[in-house]
Amino acid sequence: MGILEKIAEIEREISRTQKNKATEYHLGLLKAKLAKYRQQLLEPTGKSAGKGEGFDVMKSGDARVALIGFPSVGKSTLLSTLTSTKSECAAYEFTTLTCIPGVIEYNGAKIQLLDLPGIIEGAAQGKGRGRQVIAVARTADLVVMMLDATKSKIQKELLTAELESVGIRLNKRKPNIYFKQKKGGGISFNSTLPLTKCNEKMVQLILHEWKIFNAEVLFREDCTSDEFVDVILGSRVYMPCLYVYNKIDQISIEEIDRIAREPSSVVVSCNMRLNLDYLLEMVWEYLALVRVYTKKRGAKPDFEDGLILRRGCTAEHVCHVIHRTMVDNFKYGLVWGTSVKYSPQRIGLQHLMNHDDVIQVVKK
Ligand SMILES: Nc1nc2c(ncn2[C@@H]2O[C@H](COP(=O)(O)OP(=O)(O)OP(=O)(O)O)[C@@H](O)[C@H]2O)c(=O)[nH]1
Ligand SMILES: [K+]
Ligand SMILES: [Mg+2]
Repeated sequence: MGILEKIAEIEREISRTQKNKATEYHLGLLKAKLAKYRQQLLEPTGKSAGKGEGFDVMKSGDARVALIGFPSVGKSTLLSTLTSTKSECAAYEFTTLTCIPGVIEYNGAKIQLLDLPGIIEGAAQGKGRGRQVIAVARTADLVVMMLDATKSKIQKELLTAELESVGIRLNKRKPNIYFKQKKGGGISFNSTLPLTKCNEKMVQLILHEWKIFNAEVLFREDCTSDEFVDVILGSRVYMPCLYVYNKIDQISIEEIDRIAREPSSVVVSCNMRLNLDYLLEMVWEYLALVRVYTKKRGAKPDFEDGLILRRGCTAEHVCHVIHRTMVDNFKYGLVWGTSVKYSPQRIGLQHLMNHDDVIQVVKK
């Protein structure tokens, strides 16, 4: 039996099995098996590794955003509106057949926006160009899932399931579980808090499924067995995602209002250019980018050329971007902006920088 049939069979069995206390272990194991086969499907070994069938688009700029959605939701219209690149838009499905990069300039940053072919249910199993699209999504810093506001809610769930099945986790944190394979000693299982969704027996069963008989497992969070499987596999990608509902020119104000209140959602109309400024603000926010200006002693800050960094960056990170010897020569910094109480304030290398701060480095 091929992997695809095995997957289909397990999926059938899962849907046949009632969810209750008695079937808990059986279901957990089935899902672990499913994850194992899907993993094999994603990482074919040997010659069948499908070389050169991906979309080879060079990464460029400060961050990469991938546009994922069903056909004809308006992905290409968005790219053509926000960037100077034109990607063909049309009323028929699968207008876009390859990966088309454009550049958004925002807050002095260059954000690469990738227009991609529409994906359909079963994409992860290789339907349409699904596998290639998903491969590109894995390389992005942010997924913009574009949805048609006039269509049913189920599109979002279907797409999320497609991405989940290939190991992409949207707007989720990595499970806080310590896992280490050992040479001997059996399986040692511990948790730092009472567990309500998973237990030692489940963990044992799952590990046996992977033929792991010696390991240390420590749950630091009340995780599910699915999350534990994610940790064993290790190849999961945790990515921020914005749900962008397009074509709001076609629905009622009440509907728009309802959708706009959903978490991580933005409502737009690409054709009518509605709410695109807010979309850019949210993209910036979700990419967690920060712009920092530098200033030389006695001179005005260089507002023409900000440095683009990630949220949580320190003065040390800024120094690294300016010059590789800067950190060694760093005596202290002077910072103007929202990260300090007084402007300017003397700061050290570990100082956390905020968006639009100005920094002057005083050398030894
Ligand atoms: N009413 C309305 N139609 C829109 C809007 N944005 C795009 N469209 C229309 O939707 C259709 C599909 O747009 P595309 O940009 O080609 O969609 P796509 O997602 O790139 O489609 P594929 O490349 O085929 O996957 C076109 O007829 C657009 O004119 C919008 O804001 N409102
Ligand atoms: K289209
Ligand atoms: Mg398109």
